Amino acid sequence: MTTVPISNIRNFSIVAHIDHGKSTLADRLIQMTGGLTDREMAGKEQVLDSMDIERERGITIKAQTVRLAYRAKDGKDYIFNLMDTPGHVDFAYEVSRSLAACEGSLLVVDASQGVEAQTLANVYHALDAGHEIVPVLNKVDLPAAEPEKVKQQIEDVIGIDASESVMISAKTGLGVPDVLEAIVTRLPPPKGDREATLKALLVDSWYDVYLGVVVLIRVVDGVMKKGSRVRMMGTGAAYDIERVGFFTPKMTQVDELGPGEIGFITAAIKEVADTRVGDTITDDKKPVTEMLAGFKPAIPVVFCGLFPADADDFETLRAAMGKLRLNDASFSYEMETSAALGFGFRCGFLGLLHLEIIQERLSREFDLNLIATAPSVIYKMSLTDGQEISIHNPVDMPDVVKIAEIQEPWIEATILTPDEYLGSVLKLCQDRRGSQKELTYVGSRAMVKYDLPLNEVVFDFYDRLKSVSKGYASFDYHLTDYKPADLVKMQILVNNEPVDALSMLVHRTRAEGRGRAMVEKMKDLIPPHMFQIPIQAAIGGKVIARETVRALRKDVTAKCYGGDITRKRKLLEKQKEGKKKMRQFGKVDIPQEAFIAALKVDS
Ligand SMILES: Nc1nc2c(ncn2[C@@H]2O[C@H](COP(=O)(O)OP(=O)(O)OP(=O)(O)O)[C@@H](O)[C@H]2O)c(=O)[nH]1
Repeated sequence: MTTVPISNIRNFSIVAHIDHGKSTLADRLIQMTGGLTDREMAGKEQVLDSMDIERERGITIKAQTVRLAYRAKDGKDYIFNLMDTPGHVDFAYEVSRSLAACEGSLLVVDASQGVEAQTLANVYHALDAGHEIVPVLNKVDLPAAEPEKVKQQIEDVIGIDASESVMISAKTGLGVPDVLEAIVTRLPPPKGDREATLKALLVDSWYDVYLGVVVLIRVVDGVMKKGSRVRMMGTGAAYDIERVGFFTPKMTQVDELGPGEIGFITAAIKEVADTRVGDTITDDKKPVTEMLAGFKPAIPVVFCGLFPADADDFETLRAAMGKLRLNDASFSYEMETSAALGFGFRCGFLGLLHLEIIQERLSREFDLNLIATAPSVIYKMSLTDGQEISIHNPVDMPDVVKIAEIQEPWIEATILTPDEYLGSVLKLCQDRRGSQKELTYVGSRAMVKYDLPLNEVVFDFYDRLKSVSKGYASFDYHLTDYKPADLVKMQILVNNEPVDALSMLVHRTRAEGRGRAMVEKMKDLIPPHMFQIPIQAAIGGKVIARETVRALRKDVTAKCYGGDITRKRKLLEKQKEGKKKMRQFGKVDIPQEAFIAALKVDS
């Protein structure tokens, strides 16, 4: 690949709401600049989404970068570095990280859908990063496309000039050449000094089975050379650079990367955890004095316990978690024991989607059957003895008499919905203790801002929102602050024994409803035993809801009249099989589904 002067480099991201066509456009750009042959593209839907789950769910998780070579209409050769960014709210920190390495963004908006919650969130991130923005209206091939209306929306809501939006169909390829030209003519080149000391931004890092830890960098000043010795300023560690290169998306090695360039390096770095995203990489012998502005670290906000359904799988689970963590530093876990569920892990996630993805990968890639406990957020507690503590596991909650005050995290949510579902959306927010801040209109869609307790959102808010709006509402949120809350610890007692895995902190006013729903669900799912089993929801010593599983003697062989012994044995075997999926708790067997179902109730 040719080298070009810095004025012919363009570094950009594509920002969009989920499903507006970011990955499809990225693939088109790769294809049209010859990054991959048609044969390589075929059968490879969405080259940038590298993980299976990303592909299946159609969402981009890990930011990836490709270098494209483009000869523009002015006859000059350009290098494009395209950074793909995740579209989901849980991964907002990865978006801002990628944006810091670029000078411009293509803002992709589905011309049949218009501006959505994450269109706004992401474009604001891009504006914050000082980006030049080129609006691109996608899916103009659809009969429902209304590009003129959407242009107006972009101007009204985002406040940027949309008169020269590029109209495209990423699917058919229509208009995509205009996007390539717009990148050249409307986005600025990077700035940097080749003669200065090396200064590079550590954008991302991941583990590769063949290469070990791969570090994605953006060179700001100086030159990153193969064989040189560099220092990571944040961690203080020094390394000899083994490989330098970029992805086209195929890996291509070069001797050096100059200012303005984006690419990867490898060195004898053992673990992803040894690298700090946002760190400044410099010359080990003559380091620069000032570090680059880093990024906000990704902090887990949602926690839950994950336990193997079969206790024998604990070691497999431990190994699997270690593997996932190699490539996902934002996922954290520590060992936990539960009286009901045995050995497992308490895990931290960036959000609910992140939780679902990890859970799914564990079951799919590692063939693990898991039980997840109720998701929880981080609560701050002031104790009567003056101590301040943070807890994210209801099991750790101190005795109520020792607690002076509990505070819970709040978010500001932005929801866009077609008018006809507005009533249901407002009701949902209101039911979740929300307080409305703003209600405006974006074209024919209503945009509401709500303050909501995160605790109410982690349960099933997103699912509910999708269901009350038939999938049309979009949602984005960010954490705002902590506020005092009247929270209580609710326990579920089975046969008079508390089941720790089902404990949760709930708002006092919502405890009874949730408790009732949980015991009702459990009653239907716990099979009758030879004795009667009370199932209760309780706060402290006070029972707030109760159901009873009737006693029954379940003799599966009764029908066999003592005749055929092999048949009898078969039935007993079958019953034993069924038992394996149960958790013995005291004298009671609780089936796995009961745990899952109990936590899924919506009150
Ligand atoms: N009709 C039509 N469909 C398109 C067009 N571009 C993309 N799509 C379809 O829209 C869906 C979403 O496209 P993606 O490229 O996966 O969307 P994305 O924005 O990358 O989504 P995330 O990776 O989840 O952020 C896919 O089914 C595409 O085939 C287009 O121009 N016209």
